[in-house]
Amino acid sequence: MKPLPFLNHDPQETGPQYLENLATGYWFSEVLFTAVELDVFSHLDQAGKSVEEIAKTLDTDTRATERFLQALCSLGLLTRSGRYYYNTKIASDYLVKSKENYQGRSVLWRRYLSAPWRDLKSCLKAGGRVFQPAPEESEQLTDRIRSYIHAMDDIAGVKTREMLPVFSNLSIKGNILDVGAGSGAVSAGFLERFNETKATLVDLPGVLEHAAELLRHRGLEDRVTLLPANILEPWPVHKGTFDLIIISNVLHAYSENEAAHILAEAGKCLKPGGFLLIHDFFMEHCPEKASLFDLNMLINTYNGKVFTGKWVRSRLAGEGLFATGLVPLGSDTAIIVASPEQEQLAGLCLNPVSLLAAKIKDLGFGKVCSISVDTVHVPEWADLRCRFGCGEYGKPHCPPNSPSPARTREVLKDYARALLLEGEPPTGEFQRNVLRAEREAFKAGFHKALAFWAGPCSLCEPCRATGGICHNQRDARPSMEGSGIDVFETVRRAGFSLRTLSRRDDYVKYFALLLLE
Ligand SMILES: C[S@@+](CC[C@H](N)C(=O)[O-])C[C@H]1O[C@@H](n2cnc3c(N)ncnc32)[C@H](O)[C@@H]1O
Repeated sequence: MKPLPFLNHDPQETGPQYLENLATGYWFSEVLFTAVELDVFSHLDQAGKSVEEIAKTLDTDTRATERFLQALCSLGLLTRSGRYYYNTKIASDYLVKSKENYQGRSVLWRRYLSAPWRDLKSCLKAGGRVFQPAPEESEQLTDRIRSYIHAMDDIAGVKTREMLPVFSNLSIKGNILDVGAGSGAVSAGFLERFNETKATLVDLPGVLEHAAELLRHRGLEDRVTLLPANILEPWPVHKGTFDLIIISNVLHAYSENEAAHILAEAGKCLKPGGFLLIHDFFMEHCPEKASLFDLNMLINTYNGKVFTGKWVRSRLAGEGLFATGLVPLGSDTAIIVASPEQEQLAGLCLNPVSLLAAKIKDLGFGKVCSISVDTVHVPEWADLRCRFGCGEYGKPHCPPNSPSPARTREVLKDYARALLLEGEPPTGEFQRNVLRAEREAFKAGFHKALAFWAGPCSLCEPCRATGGICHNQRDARPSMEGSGIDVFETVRRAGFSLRTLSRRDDYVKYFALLLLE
């Protein structure tokens, strides 16, 4: 997932404008919250409306409303044609109440959680949550739980559609255990996909009432058992009897010890060939969002935190389970799937390129992006910049000893997919990391893996080549630019940014291309 434009803290691009954008980030949220609260988008779904019609429907001031609609247009949620305003696709798909993927309740839940953020400084001093919800009448409490569960339902429905393809080669049968099931939307997705399954949903009693209502609505009530229980205590279910255990967006509410207890109980409840599916925020995936979500837990829970995938995997190993690496979803969360039997994991449908990209990012690259090889631009002029303008010309892995533009173009025809890796100096360290990435790719089964890095080879300092012959042929690689690739144009096409340097202290970025398959 690409970072949001206003989260661009690329040192080549930013300055005080970045700080201004961070400082006004809440403007974006407030416009969205208000539009969802007023239900602007449902009113506009059937037909476009003029500002006068909208203001009349919303019972708002016409001139103020016009300014508000203008802001919604600038955020890409509305569009205007003449006098009329219309929903854009994203608003129509996700912010109209009658639509299957409606996200408005989760948007408003985010607003509910925003007030305690003002306590962040106090939380830092206290080392944890300071917000104490006002005492509630039982009706208010029921309404709040209902809003929470409906918000979880909005999110989980979308996330489940991202998770299910991982299981698409399997025919799961038998018993599902959904731990901290919330609305039951994740189980519902699996029940609908795998006909020969039944699910036990474990959650707190007040929550399960609402889950029951939603599951009835989906026609799944006969395949579901609701089990009120506290998952921090021993689980009141038979050990070794579940084919699939789901722990979705639950671990982040707890401390290490509590999360370890939950994972240990799950391990005991799995059948020998069963699967444990963990879905959550993880620090390695979308780190900006994960670390802010972690603060959200500091502020809004007693001891919740976002874990690293590494920690979760090490706990699973401690329970005798084999686990996949972190499998990033297309959005801000990721999954880990575990099983007592390693062979079972081979049946999962994991996208090998995104798994590899996650692993390579862990080696220390700033960004790793999967690209189509068509994105790589090889013009005629690029290697002339090496011939005329670089003191390293003639080194063993620089022009004319590196692939010519024509050869590079031919080689690229053998590939369809590559990874673009962004890093920084020192050059030798970057290049060694690129080699590690190439080795990871080879180990992951990409037998054609071949890297082009940045700059003249700096592996051996000083270079040990004699008579123009390199004695480290095993590790030395050509650079992108030395092989005729226009690095600037290629990385721009891939959605990255790269500027020419104008001052000695400008921030330097390096890019490498790792051809995969
Ligand atoms: C963020 S929601 C996630 C719900 C659902 N798994 C999903 O992905 O949409 C966390 C759920 O865990 C439940 N939960 C948290 N702590 C629990 C506990 N100690 N015992 C039982 N349920 C718990 C909450 O009530 C809530 O429904």
